[in-house]
Amino acid sequence: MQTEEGTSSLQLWIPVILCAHFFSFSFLLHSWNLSRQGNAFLRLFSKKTSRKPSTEQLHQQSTMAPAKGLLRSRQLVSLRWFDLGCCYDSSNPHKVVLKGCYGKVCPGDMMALLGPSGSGKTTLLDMLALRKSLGKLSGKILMNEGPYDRASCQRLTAYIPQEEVLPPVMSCIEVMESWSHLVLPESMNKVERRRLVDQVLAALGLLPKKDVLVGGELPGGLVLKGLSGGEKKRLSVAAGLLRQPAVIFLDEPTTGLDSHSSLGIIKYLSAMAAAGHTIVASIHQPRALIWSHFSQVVVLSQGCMLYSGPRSRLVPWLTEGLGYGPYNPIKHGVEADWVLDLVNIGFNKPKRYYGNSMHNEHHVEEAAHLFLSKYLSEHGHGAQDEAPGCTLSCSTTLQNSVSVHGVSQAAAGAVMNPASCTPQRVLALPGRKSDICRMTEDHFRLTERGVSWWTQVATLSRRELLLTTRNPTDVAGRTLLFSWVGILVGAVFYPRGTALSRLRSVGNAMTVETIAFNLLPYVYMSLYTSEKRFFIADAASGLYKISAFYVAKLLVRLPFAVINSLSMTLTVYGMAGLRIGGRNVEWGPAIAEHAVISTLGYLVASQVIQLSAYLTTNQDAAFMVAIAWTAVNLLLSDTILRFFYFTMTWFEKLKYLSAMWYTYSGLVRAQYLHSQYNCSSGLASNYTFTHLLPKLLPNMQSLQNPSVQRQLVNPAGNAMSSCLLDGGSVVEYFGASTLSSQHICICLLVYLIILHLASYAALHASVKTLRR
Ligand SMILES: Nc1ncnc2c1ncn2[C@@H]1O[C@H](COP(=O)(O)OP(=O)(O)OP(=O)(O)O)[C@@H](O)[C@H]1O
Repeated sequence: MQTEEGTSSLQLWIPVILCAHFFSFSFLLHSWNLSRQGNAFLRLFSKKTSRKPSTEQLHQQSTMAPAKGLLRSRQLVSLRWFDLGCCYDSSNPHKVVLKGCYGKVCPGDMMALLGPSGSGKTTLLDMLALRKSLGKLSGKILMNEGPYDRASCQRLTAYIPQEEVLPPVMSCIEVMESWSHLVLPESMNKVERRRLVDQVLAALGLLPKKDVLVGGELPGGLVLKGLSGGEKKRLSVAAGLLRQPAVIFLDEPTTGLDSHSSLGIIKYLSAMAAAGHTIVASIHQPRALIWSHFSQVVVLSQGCMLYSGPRSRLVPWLTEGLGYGPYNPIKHGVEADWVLDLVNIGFNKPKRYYGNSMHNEHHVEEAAHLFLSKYLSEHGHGAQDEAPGCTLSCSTTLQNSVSVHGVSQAAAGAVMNPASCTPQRVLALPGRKSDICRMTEDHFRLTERGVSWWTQVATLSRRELLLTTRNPTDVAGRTLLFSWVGILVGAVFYPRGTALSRLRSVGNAMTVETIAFNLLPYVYMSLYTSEKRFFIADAASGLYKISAFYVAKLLVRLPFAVINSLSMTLTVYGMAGLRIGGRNVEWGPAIAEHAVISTLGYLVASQVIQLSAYLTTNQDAAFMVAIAWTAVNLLLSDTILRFFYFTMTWFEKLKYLSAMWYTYSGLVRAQYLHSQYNCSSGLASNYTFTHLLPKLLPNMQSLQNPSVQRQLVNPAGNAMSSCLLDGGSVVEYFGASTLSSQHICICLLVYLIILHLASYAALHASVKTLRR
């Protein structure tokens, strides 16, 4: 045991601050370059993205024609649905948003879901894609006249949502390559993979923009320049199409796009349909050329199905079959516009312009009834047995409902009409088996099985690294913040006086450090809530396993979290003049103990923020949960409020729940244990420990004696050769745990593991309870 004298001469904080700033500024420069000259910078850092598009690719881009051999569907999939319904019984009266909806779509078909806003298009699309979890659902869906479950849906279909969720700091090509590693077979070589990516990008007119960042608002509020809204939409479609699944669901793929881009997407989808894919898209006011690419149409209004069948028979049915109209192409424009006006009962329709039109719910329901009778008479009696029509209330529809998920084979057989969907047009396509994307059947089998967990982790780690390092408010901003807080705390507690006189101020420095480590992770909240948004979007597409996502995040984020923590803790350690280790401490130098314990404490606090974001549905709620934890932790940490002030003594037992108490105890033990302080020149009057002595020596009445008190104030003057204060008493005074440092570390580690397990479970639950 050695006596602590004077202040720490360890000027460790200078290199720590310099390194933290160098580290932060290099990442800041990185991000600044990206936002300023995105393309050039990306080319500097990525050989892969430096290739210029070939003349052939640019030609493809200009015509937006899909490349030959790219689109051939390897599996032909038809869907048939019976009496689909959706009702929200949370409101009163119950809200029926879809009822009595029938239809079929075959390989080679391109089906448009048409209807006024709120008519139920997205609801129907979500139900067909088995993504709907909200509301009471009823009806049946068959895939290739057999069962249709979530597994086959994920394997054989892709869903491209209306709102794109793309990482703002990645370039087009990086987004596509990242997707390609998640959805294409692992055995596919780099050249093939790249060719496919380029072809899809070219077909959607994005090849010249491939090195441009997606852009948009970063978590934390910074806005990065990047693709336009329409280009983002096209990129989202391109990513969804990369796997070339048998069935593609698109929610308003052309909304927000200029007419050329819309046509480009529709042409591409049309070519996919011609190659055997099944396309279902909800669509708003398509122009004539776009409308002409659809072969099948479902018309919805007020949740009722007014038509489901070939596009060519839509207008004849509405005019000749129901007596609406007449339809005049010169006066009314595209068929789709006229149909939308006809079925929309939300506005005044002058007869001289619209002729006979629908004006109220009764008209809509009557039209739905008439169409359903016709549909059922044409499509077999199996379906008719199930037909409730369009006038039933929510509750009666649901009484006899069959879940759309997990239709049994027997149930399928009962309603099946084998003659209803023969994809002859596609089966007749030449070379179907031999030239599918120039890949082998094995490749397809692999694609449909999905890539391995390790590949998912590797791909997601790469993506996470880009997201983390390119966001200026992330790695760079946060390291600077931690360093500056460290400098501030260090400056406030910068050593003055002897080690003895600073016992209290060093203790305060550690209290402030512990509290700062519990508050600083709040700056990560926006990151966690935004990453959850991305994750939910990907999870809805079944892109990867939750565990792969979690492990990738952990692998990438952990080193940066440790750097943040060290940049602060070592700065405080050096500037506040904490003890230099290497003496008879419990294990390792004191500085190592301090760094490990404070970092563990910080990781626990960060994990609580992450857990709060995963547990809750929005950022405000996440803040509330996290703040509640911090407040309780602080209260039980015996730092700001000392337990000996409490009247309810049992309260002290709760300190074992406080991660902050373990951290603070660990720091105090590392600082004071196994050290002695020279008090021969007196126990400092301003930070006196004389009140400790009666406690330490309870039987010594003489300690109350005034001369003894004097002696304590100036022991050397009373001819005592030496006066030593044991660090153990100081540890006791600060109320630190009696657990050893190793045990404190184990407690914090267990705490951290429990929080990780809870975060993983919360993420899992958020996917399971995905409300759509
Ligand atoms: N969770 C919900 N609770 C109650 N009603 C809902 C819920 N979700 C959707 N709706 C209602 O369901 C109806 C159909 O919505 P849906 O999104 O399917 O319409 P849409 O035809 O796709 O509309 P748009 O073209 O505007 O996207 C709307 O009236 C909507 O308000």
